[in-house]
Formats: sequence, C-alpha cells, structure tokens
Amino acid sequence: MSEIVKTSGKKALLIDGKAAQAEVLARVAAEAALLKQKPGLAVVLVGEDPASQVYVKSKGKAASACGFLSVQHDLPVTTTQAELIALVQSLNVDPAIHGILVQLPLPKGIDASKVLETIAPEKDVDGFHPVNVGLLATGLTDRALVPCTPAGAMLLIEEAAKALGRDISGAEAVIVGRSNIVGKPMAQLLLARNATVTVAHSRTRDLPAVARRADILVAAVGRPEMIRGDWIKPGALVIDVGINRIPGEGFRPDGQPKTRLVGDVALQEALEVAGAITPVPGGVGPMTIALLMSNTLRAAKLAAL
Ligand SMILES: NC(=O)C1=CN([C@@H]2O[C@H](COP(=O)(O)OP(=O)(O)OC[C@H]3O[C@@H](n4cnc5c(N)ncnc54)[C@H](OP(=O)(O)O)[C@@H]3O)[C@@H](O)[C@H]2O)C=CC1
Ligand SMILES: Nc1nc(=O)c2c([nH]1)NC[C@@H]1CN(c3ccc(C(=O)N[C@@H](CCC(=O)O)C(=O)O)cc3)C=[N+]21
Repeated sequence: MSEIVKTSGKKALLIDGKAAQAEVLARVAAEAALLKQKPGLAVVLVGEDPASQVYVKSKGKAASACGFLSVQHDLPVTTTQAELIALVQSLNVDPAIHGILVQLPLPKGIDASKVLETIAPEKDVDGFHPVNVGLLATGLTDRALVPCTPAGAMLLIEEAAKALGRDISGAEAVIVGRSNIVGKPMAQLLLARNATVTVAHSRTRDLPAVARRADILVAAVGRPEMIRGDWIKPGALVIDVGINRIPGEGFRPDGQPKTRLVGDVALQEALEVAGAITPVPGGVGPMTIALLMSNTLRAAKLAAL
C-alpha cells in the first residue's frame, strides 16, 4: 500500500486518497466476483441538489466498476416522507438489494432520522441506523456497518501512521466537528484504536490551542480553510474531511463563475508544518465512495450466510 503516501516537495507527506480508493475497489471487485449473487446497491436521491447528483453519479460508477448491481431511484423534491419510507420498505425486502443509501440532505419537511431508522440495519451501508451506531459505540465492529467517511479516513490514518513510523495507540487525536455522520463515529474509531480522543466543536474555547495538541488532527467542520498552519503541531498527521465549494477565478464556458473545491484546512500552509496531510480534492472524498462499496460487499456476504 506504499504508493498511497507520497512526497509533496514540502515538509508534509501527501496521502493520496485516489490511489487508496483504487486499491480498495480492486479488492472489493475481486471478492465480489467470487460470490454466487452479485452485491446490489440502491441509491435514493430526492430532489435536484447538484452536489448530491455528482456524488450519486460517482457512487453508481464505482458500483459498476466493482461488478455490483447498481440501482438509482430519483424522486422529485415534492416527495412526501411517507412515499420515501414506502420506497425504503420495498428495498428492505428486495432480495437483489444488499445496501440502501438515502442521499443526505433531504428536502425540508422530511425527517431524515425517521427515514434512516426505516432502513433495515443489515442493509444500512451508510452505518447511520441507531443499531449500527450502537454496535460501533459498544465495540462490536465485527457486526456493525461503520459510516463510510470516518472508516475511509481511518484507513488513510493507518497508512500515514505506518509511513511516518508512528503509533495510533496512545496518540493525541483531536477531531473538530461532532456530527453523527463524521465527527462522532470518527471519535469511536480512534478510541477503538487506543488514541486519546478530544472532540471539539463550535463551543470549544481556544480551538487553535486545542488543535495544536493533536498528533492526529481530523477536520470535519464545513468551514473553508478554517484550520491554519499555526493551528497544527509540527509533524502532525492531518486528515481534512471538509468539502467546500468556493468562488474560483474566471468563468466557465456557459458563463457561470468558476468554483473550486477546498477543505477545512488551509492546505498550502499545512504542507509546511504537518507530517502528512490528505488533500482536498483527492483525499477522504474518494475513500468515502470506496468504503461504501466495501460495506455493500460486506452486507451481501452477511446476507449469504
Ligand atoms: N469527504 C467526504 O466524503 C465527506 C465530507 N463531508 C464534509 O465534511 C464537513 C463536515 O460535515 P458534517 O460533519 O456533515 O457537518 P455538520 O455541519 O453536520 O457538522 C459540523 C461540525 O463542525 C462544528 N463547527 C462548525 N463551525 C465551527 C467553528 N467555527 N468552530 C468549531 N467547530 C465548528 C459544528 O459544531 P456544533 O455541533 O457545535 O454546531 C459541528 O459539530 C463538511 O465540509 C462536509 O461537506 C461530509 C461528509 C462526507
Ligand atoms: N447518505 C449519505 N451518505 C454519504 O456518504 C453522503 C451523503 N449522504 N451526503 C453528502 C456527503 C458527502 N459525500 C461525499 C462523497 C464523495 C466525495 C468525493 O468523492 N469528493 C471528491 C471530489 C468530488 C467533486 O469534484 O465534487 C474528492 O474529494 O476528491 C465527497 C463527498 C458523501 N456524503
């Protein structure tokens, strides 16, 4: 797995999420080919959010590349909660489908937690169902489906720790962000690996000082380039989960202003200080897709038992 960690020409090593994604997808495809029934993934998209459409498309592409059955359900923005729940229930009992993903965010008026709780826990490839949340929190990870983004981030942390010759066990880990989909499960995974975990958030006092304690710093805030170079302990391993679209320079051929993707970490500053860092784009994002395929494969294998 050594091609994943690369030199950057600056102090920090760059962790290549695309290369890591390719390795995971190759392993998933090889294992899927051995199954009697191909794994089936259903992705449900409600409304027309352009960012969601991009993600859903790359999920479908990866599923096909792994030899999965890939089904997409596009529902209008006017869909009611009852209609969405009815679709989920029909997917729960569909023997061709092993994984169900309802793309977030959902339109106003739909209670996301009600919908997510309807997904059969054994088909919950996002790992958002309370049963899977509970299994992860109690350390029963052999049975849990673990959320894709933190699980993918954890694989990148392991690769980088190996390359830097560091132990995760005993390390000071600081996670900025406490959402149910990233921050909290990330904390559980690092705790399970015996890191000393701090979870920071919008009420944290003196966030730069808290961040500077971290041997492993995970940014999952949703604030473009909020984490500056001087918030980073020299040599730290920095995982940037943030995906923020900000105005770029110039215009696209259709006359719309260009946008560019940045993380929650100021990458150029961080490259001068950190020991290793995941870039945005090309870091955690591609791993989220890879772990979704890995979870779908797992769900299919468990269903075949
Ligand atoms: N790479 C990938 O595959 C994925 C990327 N993302 C990206 O990761 C980022 C986080 O996503 P998500 O967890 O869903 O976001 P949420 O908005 O649900 O959570 C953001 C967290 O950051 C905290 N926060 C917000 N502002 C500040 C601040 N100024 N100082 C300190 N903490 C702050 C919030 O604190 P509080 O709880 O106090 O409000 C909250 O806990 C986003 O950029 C998102 O696009 C998300 C999912 C997948
Ligand atoms: N039920 C559900 N599950 C999710 O896992 C989920 C979701 N809803 N809603 C939205 C977030 C966000 N998310 C990303 C996935 C891939 C990239 C990704 O591949 N990013 C590329 C860039 C893509 C681009 O150019 O826009 C990269 O970082 O290199 C990013 C973000 C999954 N999410």
